[in-house]
Amino acid sequence: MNPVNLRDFETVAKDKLDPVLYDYFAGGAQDEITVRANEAAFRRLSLVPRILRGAGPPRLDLTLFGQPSAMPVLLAPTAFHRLAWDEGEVATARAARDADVVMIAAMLSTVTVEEIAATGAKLWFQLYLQPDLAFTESLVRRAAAAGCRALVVTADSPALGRNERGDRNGFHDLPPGIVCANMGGNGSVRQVELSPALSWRHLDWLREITDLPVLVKGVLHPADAVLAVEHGAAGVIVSNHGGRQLDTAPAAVDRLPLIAEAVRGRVPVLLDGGVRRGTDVLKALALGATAVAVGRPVLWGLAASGSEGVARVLSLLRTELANALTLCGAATPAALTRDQVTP
Ligand SMILES: Cc1cc2nc3c(=O)[nH]c(=O)nc-3n(C[C@H](O)[C@H](O)[C@H](O)COP(=O)(O)O)c2cc1C
Ligand SMILES: CCCCCCC(=O)C(=O)O
Repeated sequence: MNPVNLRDFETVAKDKLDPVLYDYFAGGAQDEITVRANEAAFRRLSLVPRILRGAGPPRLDLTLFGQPSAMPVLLAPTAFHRLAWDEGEVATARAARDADVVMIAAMLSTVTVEEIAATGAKLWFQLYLQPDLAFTESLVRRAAAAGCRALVVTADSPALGRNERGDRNGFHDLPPGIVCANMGGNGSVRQVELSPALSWRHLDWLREITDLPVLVKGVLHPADAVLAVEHGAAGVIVSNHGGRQLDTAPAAVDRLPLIAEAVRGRVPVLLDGGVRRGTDVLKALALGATAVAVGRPVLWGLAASGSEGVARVLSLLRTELANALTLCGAATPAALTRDQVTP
């Protein structure tokens, strides 16, 4: 099949991947209600075009924390890329570099952050704050030294969501030869600690030990968005972890207007979860997001054909986004208005 959209890439990837690994990537928590809700919520929203505005050709570029990006789309942090393609995150990063977009490198990458950075891609670094703060600090220093320009603290994971596909498949560990390359020791996933003891105090600590902008990922409640800003977050990412943590959590895009309103423009609001079309990107931008991030589609591109597949996923999304923007009568995402999205 010649994939012509992001959903086609899932079909291609599903054919290629070991079904256990496909389940790991595609799956979510428990009944996967939130996984489905993320995409369904975008489908329920309509875009209202404006006409005869003489908008001219679309411009998608923006600057985020001093980093120019060709479009308001980032690669969401996803773990374990070597499960999809032997070169792992290095292949993903090459495509991000060539598309001139930011890749949020996952702490649980299967090649080191230094190897990812050596591709020349624009990187941010995602952190699961480890209760061993000395270790966390060493990771932050490594990410900064490698050239990561922001930190993304995943705050929706005080424990791991209950993934029943993984339980059914008995998939609870990485296969031999694939490791959490940043973790030191034997690189086993079992040494990663998700801790319910983490609190805003840890965010304060993180801000003291680094000058990098810190974004909080996994915000669904407006009060938490306000707390994040009060604790010095440079941005918030509205996200339910692609439906992999708390099942029945609301769709990310449904929470976006509330959160954008609470943040009141003080910091950028990003969103991930269910973005599969250029029109989805536009809807999120019109509802107050500065940019969106995509998770699974990047993995499908990677599994389909490595760097080339990820490049194609990003290019399709860019083409769709430019087309949708023009059809909405806007030259830039900023020219879209809130009333152009309706339930
Ligand atoms: C296979 C997989 C692994 C993920 N690993 C991480 C991770 O290590 N850290 C993290 O913050 N989020 C992780 N996520 C969540 C993504 O960052 C993102 O929130 C989610 O994939 C967005 O939804 P989408 O897949 O519908 O685009 C992962 C998601 C998937 C599908
Ligand atoms: C105990 C470590 C689990 C990491 C899971 C990575 C992730 O965020 C995801 O699969 O989702």
